[in-house]
Amino acid sequence: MDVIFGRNKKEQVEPVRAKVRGKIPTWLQGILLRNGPGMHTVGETSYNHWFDGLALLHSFTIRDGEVYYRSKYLRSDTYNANIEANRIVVSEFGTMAYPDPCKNIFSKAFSYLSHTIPDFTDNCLINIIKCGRDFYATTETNYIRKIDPQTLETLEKVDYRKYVAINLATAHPHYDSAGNVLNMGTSIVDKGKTKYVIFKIPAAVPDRTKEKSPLKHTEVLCSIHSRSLLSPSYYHSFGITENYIVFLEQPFKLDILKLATAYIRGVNWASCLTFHKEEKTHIHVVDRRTGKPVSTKFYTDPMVVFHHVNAYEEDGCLLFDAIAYEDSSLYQCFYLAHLKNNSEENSVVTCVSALKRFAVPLCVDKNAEVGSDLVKLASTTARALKEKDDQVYCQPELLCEGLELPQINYAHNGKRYRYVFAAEIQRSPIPNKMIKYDILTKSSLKWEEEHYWPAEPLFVPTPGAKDEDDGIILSAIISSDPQKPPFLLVLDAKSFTELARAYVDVDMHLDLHGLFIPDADLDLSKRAPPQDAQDGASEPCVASQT
Ligand SMILES: CC1=C(/C=C/C(C)=C/C=C/C(C)=C/C=O)C(C)(C)CCC1
Ligand SMILES: [Fe+2]
Repeated sequence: MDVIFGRNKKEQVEPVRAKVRGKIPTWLQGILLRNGPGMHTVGETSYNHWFDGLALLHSFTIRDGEVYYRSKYLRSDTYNANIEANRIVVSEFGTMAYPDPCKNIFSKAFSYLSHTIPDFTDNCLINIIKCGRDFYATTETNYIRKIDPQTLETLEKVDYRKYVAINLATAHPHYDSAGNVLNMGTSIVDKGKTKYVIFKIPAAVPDRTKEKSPLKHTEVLCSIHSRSLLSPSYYHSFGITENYIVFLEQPFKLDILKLATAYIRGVNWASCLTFHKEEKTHIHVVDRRTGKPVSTKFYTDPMVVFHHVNAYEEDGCLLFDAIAYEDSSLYQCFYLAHLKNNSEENSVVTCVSALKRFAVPLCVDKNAEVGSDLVKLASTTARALKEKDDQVYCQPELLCEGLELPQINYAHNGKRYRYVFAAEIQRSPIPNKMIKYDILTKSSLKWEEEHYWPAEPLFVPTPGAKDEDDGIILSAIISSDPQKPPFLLVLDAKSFTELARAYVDVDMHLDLHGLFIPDADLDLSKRAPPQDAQDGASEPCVASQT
């Protein structure tokens, strides 16, 4: 695993032409732009957790059947400060950083103590989001970094707090049909309140306003009071349907007092997250039209969800699919020490991921009998049991185990859908297969190749597609065998069979999330890469693979 996780990856600043085998559909023109941790040590210091690594952006520019690869570290303030000091000087999720020992540690401690919430990192390593015609690298703090999607240059540092009162925000926003960004964040102990804030950043600004930045037109759709002032829920994503937003206030909580004193206690922020297995998961449903939460109190068993898959409305019910865990141990799995000594053979995942479907009745009959199941849908065995005092206990249907990094045909986001594309994690938390799961038939198609590790599969629809799975799947596949170069894999999404692969003999990292930018969304006046890009891959001896 070390080859995948522990080693720093070199950036490939100049585009290299990949060695394409097979045929890339001619309609596929654009840039697959992805983000993930690429540098795990600085000087003599090392990060503890995979989610701490310095953000390494990489892109596959796909044009006329050719693929050009490039990668570049995000030049965040964190990156610059670390490189300048040649040591880790900014704290991350799993690593608390201390100033140079000879400097007065207490002055720094005092600055930490002087406000409850530390000034967080801008090491935006998790995802890439599209805001209007701009692209940003994101993590889960209040900072996002604007980037040039073609050159991978780092541009402005943006602080959400200037536009909306939040201290944290997810790296997984949604987009509505007009391209507006819908995201969620947590406002911690602001004016004595801790709230979950759902906000919208418009795709386009009204043309007569002088304020050109969409961020300046951010508006709050809804705020939900946290059940606890000092330990709000941690969440990584949320769901939306045509008319609703679904938010899980799960008992995986961020202890703010621990967070505020972590620095002087010498612990990391991850240790301020605690799973309370004796507490419920509260399901909040907010009407997008009014910004008002529905009044019924829905809840389900304690669980930890990172990735929502999709949600939609059917016959007065809100159905949502999410990948749920029995506890928070997945985050423990990604400590680098744990990953390194977990060789390919004997690693065991303590927590199994379960794709579960929940059904939430949108209009609850107050006179319904206590104990009765309010879900009357033939399409799912999920239940919603009426309890006294206006509570409804939701019991999910288990669809499939072992999926993570789920993706769908986003044109079906918020609507009834059938296919989930995901990475499959079995014995180890590292994906070794890709899977297409058919919710209707409960069957799946898989892709795997020995010594190769797929990243999140991204679905790109065929122009003018009729069927939900008319399109292709893109995934950056890295290898744990130095003789086997990494490649961009292009699968036909219907048959889940390989159309092409583009080998790039570079030091590629396993990425987390990203997006595909069709040429139409790019300012091609700055067309990259130059046609004279150097060749980047000698095709491996494929005899053994044919
Ligand atoms: C720095 C920092 C955080 C970072 C969290 C991160 C980096 C989470 C990454 C999660 C991923 C990558 C999940 C993948 O499915 C917190 C805990 C929000 C709050 C304290 C400051
Ligand atoms: Fe994620």
